[in-house]
Amino acid sequence: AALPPRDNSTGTCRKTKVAILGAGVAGITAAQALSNASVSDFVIIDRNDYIGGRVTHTQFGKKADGTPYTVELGANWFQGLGVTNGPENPIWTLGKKYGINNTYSNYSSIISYDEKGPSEYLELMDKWDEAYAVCQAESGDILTENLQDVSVRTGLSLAGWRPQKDMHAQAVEWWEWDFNAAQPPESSSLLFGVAGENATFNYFSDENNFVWDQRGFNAMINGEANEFLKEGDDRLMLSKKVTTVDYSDNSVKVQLEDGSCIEADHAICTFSLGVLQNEVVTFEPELPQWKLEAIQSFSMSTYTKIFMQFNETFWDENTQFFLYADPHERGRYPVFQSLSGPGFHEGSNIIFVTVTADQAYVVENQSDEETKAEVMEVLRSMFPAVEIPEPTAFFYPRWNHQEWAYGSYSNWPVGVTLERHQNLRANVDRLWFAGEATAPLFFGYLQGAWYEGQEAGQRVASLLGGDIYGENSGPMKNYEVLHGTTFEDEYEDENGWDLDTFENNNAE
Ligand SMILES: Cc1cc2nc3c(=O)[nH]c(=O)nc-3n(C[C@H](O)[C@H](O)[C@H](O)COP(=O)(O)OP(=O)(O)OC[C@H]3O[C@@H](n4cnc5c(N)ncnc54)[C@H](O)[C@@H]3O)c2cc1C
Repeated sequence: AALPPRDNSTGTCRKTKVAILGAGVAGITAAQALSNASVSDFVIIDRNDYIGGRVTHTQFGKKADGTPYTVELGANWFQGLGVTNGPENPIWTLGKKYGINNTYSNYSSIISYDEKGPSEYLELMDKWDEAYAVCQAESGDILTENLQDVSVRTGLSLAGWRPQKDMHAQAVEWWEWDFNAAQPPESSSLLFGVAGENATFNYFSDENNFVWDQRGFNAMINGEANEFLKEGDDRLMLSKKVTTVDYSDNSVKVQLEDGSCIEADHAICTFSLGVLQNEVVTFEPELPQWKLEAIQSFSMSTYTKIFMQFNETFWDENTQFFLYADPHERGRYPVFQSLSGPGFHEGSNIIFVTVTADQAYVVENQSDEETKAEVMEVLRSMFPAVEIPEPTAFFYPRWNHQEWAYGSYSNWPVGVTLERHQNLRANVDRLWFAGEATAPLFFGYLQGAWYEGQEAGQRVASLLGGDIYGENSGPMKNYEVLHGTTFEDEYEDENGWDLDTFENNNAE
């Protein structure tokens, strides 16, 4: 049972060595790393009433026996599994350990459509593949030769991929890039966007396995937590919202909304980038400029799955994906994914469509009825020969409205450097940061949260005198000042800089 709230005004907070803020993947791996280093005096605090954070599910629709299906609202795939006798994605290792039900996502199992019905344009994928291979080489050159970063859009254009007003090519591009990054190529760094894809899909493997486990994907995170938490363990504090984090170089005080507080030697904050950007939690003193700049430099994408159940499967039940090219708007209800076929919720008549970025913001601000009407119109144009009934169940989450997440996962914008990213990771005194967004190689993925939580836990454990972990010991590096590449004397005529922008001729 949770300890009774303490009266903060008398200065009596619950004392612990490490306060872990957030019970998502990063929070749980941080706690596990502490436990493994024999540091058992910690608490894990989360405002939600479950373990898993952005690994979360809901009950949806009905089976023949009237009971609902479990569908994942957040993370849904094991992305990049591993190679025999080579590195394995730790998330995949956990999936196998807990027997999480999943099925290989066959990205070749796809039919293309436009507003007039089925339309054959998948051959454009070969052209995309050629251009993307050029981007991969270019990303490698930027990294190894220390060249200036460009956007994925720039890289693709230089490689000859210019979809412009060809809406079929736009649909293919969305499928190939936005479906994963949840942001368009112009918002993504070529260097880090491509390197990140390589880290997951080349270093591990290019497989994506889709989870349809009825216990929920987070069963494995619960399983891991139960390895070091006892039943009813009072170190797990769920349904507790952190409002203020008061940090210094010798302790951290965490204030909770219910008036209670926790005093710790260290705190590990695993809140999402969206939470940090929107200042839901107050840090005292204010975080230093290098940290604030890092937080506001990265972007939080939104990835929204809109679930529908029908009383029949009117689409091809052996196909996994249905790509739709809207005639006017790129990314408008672009990919429908069937859960009714073999290997998924077979015979469920469930299909869902994913929207990201701007289109996700639009649907998240619409009523269910408005969105349902739009999706139905699209489906009816894709399947003109079918009399499509109204769905019997309809649901979607609103990630960008969730105060505990403010979006789905992070993306690396063009021109933001590795040093800036390190500033996102680095601790400020005894306040540590970990999570999906702090992962330089695996940002956006579960494995990113896993590695970062573990590293923060190990570093804190090393400072507390726990079993020491090689290089993951002690404080993290940070960069107080990040310089640009242009010196003041280069702002001159030869570079077309022929007026003084500090001069104000318009002043009163
Ligand atoms: C729609 C969607 C689809 C995705 N698809 C995939 C996928 O297929 N494969 C993949 O690998 N990854 C996917 N991801 C990414 C993956 O879910 C994340 O990388 C990972 O779950 C992040 O874990 P985390 O521990 O860093 O953060 P979180 O899971 O966000 O954990 C942080 C915790 O902090 C808590 N918190 C926030 N504010 C407060 C507060 N004030 N007080 C107390 N607690 C607070 C939150 O409740 C949360 O539980 C997806 C994410 C989303 C949203």
